[in-house]
Amino acid sequence: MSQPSGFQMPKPVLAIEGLTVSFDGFKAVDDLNLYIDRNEVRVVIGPNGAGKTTVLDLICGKTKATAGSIQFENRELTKMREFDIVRAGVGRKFQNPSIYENLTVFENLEMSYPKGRKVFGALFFKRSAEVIARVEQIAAEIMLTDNLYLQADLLSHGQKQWLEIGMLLMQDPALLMLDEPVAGMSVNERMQTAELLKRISKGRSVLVIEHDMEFVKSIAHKVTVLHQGKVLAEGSMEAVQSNPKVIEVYLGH
Ligand SMILES: Nc1ncnc2c1ncn2[C@@H]1O[C@H](COP(=O)(O)OP(=O)(O)OP(=O)(O)O)[C@@H](O)[C@H]1O
Repeated sequence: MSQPSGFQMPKPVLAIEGLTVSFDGFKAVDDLNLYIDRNEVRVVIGPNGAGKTTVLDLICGKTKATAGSIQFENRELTKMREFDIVRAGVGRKFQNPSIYENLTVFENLEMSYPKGRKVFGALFFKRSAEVIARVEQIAAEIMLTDNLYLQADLLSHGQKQWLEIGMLLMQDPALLMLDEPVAGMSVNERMQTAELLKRISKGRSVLVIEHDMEFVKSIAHKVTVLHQGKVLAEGSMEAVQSNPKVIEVYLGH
């Protein structure tokens, strides 16, 4: 059915088209198309070596594409440097948290505020009401309000992961990418992380790589299955789980 005149589909926040990267002739990502909307939690799954991490590396500029385009809010990321991609609003969390263990939760968050204190700028830094309010707001979001003045090395593994998510949130990214965010977490922490990701997807896009199917089920609006650098299947968790091709290459193992 055609749309009424004047109706426009909302543009995806992230539009990846024909994305390809070759490492010595081996295509780790091969003519990939991927579209992610605002308010969406998308999970990318697939067997080891499918190209999942490489896709995140391409989006954040760590790896340069051989061909194709990555449009993020109308900007072409394949032509930008890593630092500028962060400034454009793309945040990425790696598997191991990179927090300052000897600083408090408050200081870690404060450090990540775009206009906040920098490691070597402490001497001239005046804590503004704006920074404090933002730190408190993010601490509540990541469930660390009661731990604000605790040194970060005393947090549990799960809390350290949340702190790093909070540090990314301080910069208010429009796209947040997370690589296996619940690895090593307790069941309880996994459930809380699922709620956290649902909360933070409001107003932004969240792209997650994950192997834990129970967790995927609890967060994904849509699942993309990668295999040999290409999209093997895409859709709801139910559709993907019952897809014979997906069972053959991934879920059946
Ligand atoms: N810099 C690189 N140089 C050469 N080959 C690479 C490079 N980065 C990735 N690859 C290869 O590309 C393929 C895809 O790797 P990638 O890490 O993206 O897979 P993945 O789906 O994230 O796997 P896993 O689930 O094991 O993390 C693998 O065969 C990997 O060896």
